[in-house]
Amino acid sequence: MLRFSANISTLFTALPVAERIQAAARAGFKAVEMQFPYDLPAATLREAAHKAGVEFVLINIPAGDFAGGERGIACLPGREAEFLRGVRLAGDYANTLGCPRVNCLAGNLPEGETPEQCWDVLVENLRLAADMLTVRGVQLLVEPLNRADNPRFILNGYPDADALLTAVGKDNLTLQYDTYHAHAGGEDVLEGLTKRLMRIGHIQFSDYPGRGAPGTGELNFPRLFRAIRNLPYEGWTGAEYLCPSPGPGDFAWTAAA
Ligand SMILES: O=C(O)C(=O)CO
Repeated sequence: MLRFSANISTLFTALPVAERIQAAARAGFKAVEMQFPYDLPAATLREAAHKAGVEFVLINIPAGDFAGGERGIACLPGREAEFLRGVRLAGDYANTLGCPRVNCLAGNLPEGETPEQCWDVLVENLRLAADMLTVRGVQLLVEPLNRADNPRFILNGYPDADALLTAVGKDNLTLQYDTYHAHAGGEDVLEGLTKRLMRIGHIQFSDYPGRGAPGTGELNFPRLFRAIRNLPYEGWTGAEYLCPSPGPGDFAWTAAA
């Protein structure tokens, strides 16, 4: 099934958040996602989504000092209590918003720590997070970022993410499949998505290179969208590309879907 959501952390960002939700609805989206909703009360966001007639389908767990370069704290020794506080906060927001899933950014390997130790911290943190979110009816996701953009991120490519899901061993932990990161990591996007489909909880897309709209790079989105439409996938497909002020013609790619 092919259902598009608008990531309002990358789309409509010239607007205040509540207006981004309205703008996404006017552009025809029935769902929105947001990387870090925590600057606004969850009730405010819920009211804005209800007024616009859209639903929240994905948010991230707090990821440390994101502006300062951190890409999650789930793998960081000594930050476990902070991580679990973030899981509780994300669970609270997800429940208030009626959002069915949250994504966890795994973190960058710190200088002076061994990958093995960070991996063990990540596995244990995700086991705890999966259990905490299961009782709330919220699905947990994880995604690798690509090495070129994020050279120290602990998950390099979807094979690492596959291994992580196996190590964590929780049915509530699924993959966030991002076309940009997958292609940047050298994966055939359609092949990678198809073979992992049963473990994918959410799809995000942007073109490569540049993380722009479909058609600005080298990915074949009409082929990809046709495939997602025909695959047994019940999730959402999130537009996570950089476009602060979309104009009327900027969503023409939905017609190619
Ligand atoms: O950087 C990305 O691709 C993300 O999805 C972060 O939320």
